[in-house]
Amino acid sequence: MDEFALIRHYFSRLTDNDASIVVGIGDDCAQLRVPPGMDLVLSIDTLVEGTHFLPGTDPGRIASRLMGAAVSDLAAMGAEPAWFTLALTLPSADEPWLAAFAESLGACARRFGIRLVGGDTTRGPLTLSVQVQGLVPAGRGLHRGGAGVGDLVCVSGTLGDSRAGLDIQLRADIQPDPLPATSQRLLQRFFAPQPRLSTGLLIADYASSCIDISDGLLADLGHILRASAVGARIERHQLPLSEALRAYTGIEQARDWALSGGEDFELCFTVPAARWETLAAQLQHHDVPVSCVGEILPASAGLRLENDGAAVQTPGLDAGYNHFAPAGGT
Ligand SMILES: Nc1ncnc2c1ncn2[C@@H]1O[C@H](COP(=O)(O)OP(=O)(O)O)[C@@H](O)[C@H]1O
Ligand SMILES: Cc1ncc(C[n+]2csc(CCOP(=O)(O)OP(=O)(O)O)c2C)c(N)n1
Ligand SMILES: [Mg+2]
Repeated sequence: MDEFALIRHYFSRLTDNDASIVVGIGDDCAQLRVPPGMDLVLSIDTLVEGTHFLPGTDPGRIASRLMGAAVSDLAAMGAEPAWFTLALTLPSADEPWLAAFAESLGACARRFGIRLVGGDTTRGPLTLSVQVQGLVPAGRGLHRGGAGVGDLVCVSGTLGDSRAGLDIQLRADIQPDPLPATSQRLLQRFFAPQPRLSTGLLIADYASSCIDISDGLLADLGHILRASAVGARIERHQLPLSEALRAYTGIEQARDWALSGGEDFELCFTVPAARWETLAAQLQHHDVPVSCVGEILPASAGLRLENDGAAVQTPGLDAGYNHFAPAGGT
């Protein structure tokens, strides 16, 4: 199957026609209509075999990990998903692989309400990029730079599960067979991140800053602190942990993974204390749990990790996953 037949067969048909798509797949560019009164937000994410997933990973799982992570950046901006483009670098045109990948990609796209409008296909080591585009009311959106002293630090969902899902894969040879349901859930958390789109929209009128957690809570909160020129304290005991994570590993390891495991694709956001009560009332009817895990402090405090109010560590703003860390990534 040649390059253009591949695009036509697996990808052109994933997209449905929509009035906002003036020109979709098949021309030099996609041409898209941004509604009046809205701003376009966009972001790109790449997955590389060996860096983001192990060789031999199921193609459907690669697609859900790719889409979940990419759309999560839209959630973190309080944006509504609109369109995406897909860049594929494939070692070969493996049809069963492509069929499974495209089916899962299409299912995620429908679930997240985002339409494929173009891409690029090349031969080479397995690498996949998704560029997402979304809409926010003009001049609005959630940013990293607005946290103020006294704001609460909140997170959606539970943290650390995805790191456990990676651990299960890295130690595949010592896992019980069949894998317990709790471990299956942790693998799902790694392979099928759920972008917190509805949470992002709900908090958009309340939060002073927001980021999605890809490199780990400490690392990503560090980006908020730097952009906002503030510090923070995080309460280790308050970290939201799933039953599945606690069943898989000890509580202290679970907390370490919640702090710096990464790839949670949950939202970390700050809320001015005066707005919290109103937001908390709204969150009671929301289907994603939200936990308060700390407080914004003056910049001089740095990032403090506490256990029941006692400082246990000042991890620094650079803790977490880094592709070019001196030791080759933590
Ligand atoms: N090669 C690059 N060229 C320009 N901007 C980049 C590049 N790589 C990353 N960025 C920008 O740097 C910021 C941080 O990137 P990253 O940590 O990857 O964000 P995220 O965790 O949201 O994917 C983002 O605004 C991103 O757009
Ligand atoms: C085989 C394998 N080893 C290690 C990891 C862990 N890991 C890889 S990248 C990453 C951080 C998130 O990826 P990145 O490309 O930095 O996402 P972004 O911050 O751009 O959203 C983590 C924790 C993994 N997912 N798979
Ligand atoms: Mg990135």
